[in-house]
Amino acid sequence: MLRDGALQGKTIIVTGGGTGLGKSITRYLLTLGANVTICSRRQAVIDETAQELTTELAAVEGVGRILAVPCDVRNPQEIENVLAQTVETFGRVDGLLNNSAGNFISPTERLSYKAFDTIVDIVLRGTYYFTLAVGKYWIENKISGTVLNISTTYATTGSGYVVPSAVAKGGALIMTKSLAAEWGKYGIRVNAIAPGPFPTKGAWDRLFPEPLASLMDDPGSRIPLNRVGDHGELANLAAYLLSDFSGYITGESITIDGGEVLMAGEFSHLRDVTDEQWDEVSKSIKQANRASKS
Ligand SMILES: CCCCCCCCC/C=C/C(=O)SCCNC(=O)CCNC(=O)[C@H](O)C(C)(C)COP(=O)(O)OP(=O)(O)OC[C@H]1O[C@@H](n2cnc3c(N)ncnc32)[C@H](O)[C@@H]1OP(=O)(O)O
Ligand SMILES: NC(=O)C1=CN([C@@H]2O[C@H](COP(=O)(O)OP(=O)(O)OC[C@H]3O[C@@H](n4cnc5c(N)ncnc54)[C@H](OP(=O)(O)O)[C@@H]3O)[C@@H](O)[C@H]2O)C=CC1
Repeated sequence: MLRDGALQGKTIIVTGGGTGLGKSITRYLLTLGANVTICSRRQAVIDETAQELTTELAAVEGVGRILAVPCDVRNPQEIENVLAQTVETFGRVDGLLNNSAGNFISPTERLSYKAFDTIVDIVLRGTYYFTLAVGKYWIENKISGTVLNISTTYATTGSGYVVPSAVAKGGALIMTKSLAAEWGKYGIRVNAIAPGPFPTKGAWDRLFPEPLASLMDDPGSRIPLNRVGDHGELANLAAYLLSDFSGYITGESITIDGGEVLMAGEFSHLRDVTDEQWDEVSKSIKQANRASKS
């Protein structure tokens, strides 16, 4: 979507950049010329992704460089190390994409205290730790940086069976708005993206496993646009929000879900009613109208 070189000279840290959506966004940021540091717990995974993307994009003119640094986002020292290594390698940091997450589907009453903590710690604590580290660095160095948090649509609606994730994503969303208000004076922008379903192994293994997958409808079938999301569509939006082209947008969460959340509308689920059935419905209502007038 953005023109070639749109992110030239920018350095962006992508948490969870070794897999899934983080990897797809990283690919696009590199293509647009940004240098990218990817980090997550599994060193072998981020190293392999860095190698793969370097080889895949070698022929792209103006492509950025990629650095892989292991990090558990629950650990402030490891976060500080990612920041230090990024500055040492690329000279500065301009953007932070908080994309790392943990999640699994479960009735809440089946969760141990530790299970609940694990999700909240990765998603909420990880997001505010990383944002705090990078925000302090930006304020100290007078850099107008940009934070982008990967949220979910249920951060605002809530959702059963993923309650720790909903609690944590909800907290991260209110941090997005709160910090946008507070750090605007430093030129720092803070935004979020709320994606609907975008197939990834990490999400599907934990949210759509068997036998649930056989019991549930295809995730695309309950979406007005009748399909799940494409990674490129999300990458476009992320690159825009991390770029200077979105310079006047802050504190915003942008939904990209093919209209899925709108299905909460009282009658939105009636899309399978046929024309013939609507004729019958219309006749029936008109008959009732006439009866009420007589
Ligand atoms: C419709 C289509 C989609 C559509 C999708 C639409 C929107 C989705 C929105 C959001 C999507 C996402 O976030 S998708 C992101 C998915 N990706 C990930 O989750 C990647 C990272 N995940 C992980 O590493 C693991 O899954 C996770 C458990 C979170 C963390 O691993 P750890 O090694 O740190 O933790 P563990 O020691 O294994 O587990 C910690 C505790 O959690 C418990 N635990 C682990 N799994 C459990 C389970 N299934 N049920 C109960 N409890 C469980 C363990 O027993 C432990 O508790 P004790 O027994 O008490 O010790
Ligand atoms: N796929 C979808 O439909 C949707 C996804 N999302 C969000 O998109 C983002 C990406 O998810 P997706 O790509 O689907 O799933 P993935 O499982 O592929 O991505 C999650 C990433 O987080 C990393 N991670 C997990 N725990 C930690 C930790 N403690 N420290 C550092 N990194 C960690 C994982 O790497 P490692 O294991 O190496 O640490 C992994 O790379 C998440 O924020 C998710 O909530 C939101 C809505 C819908």
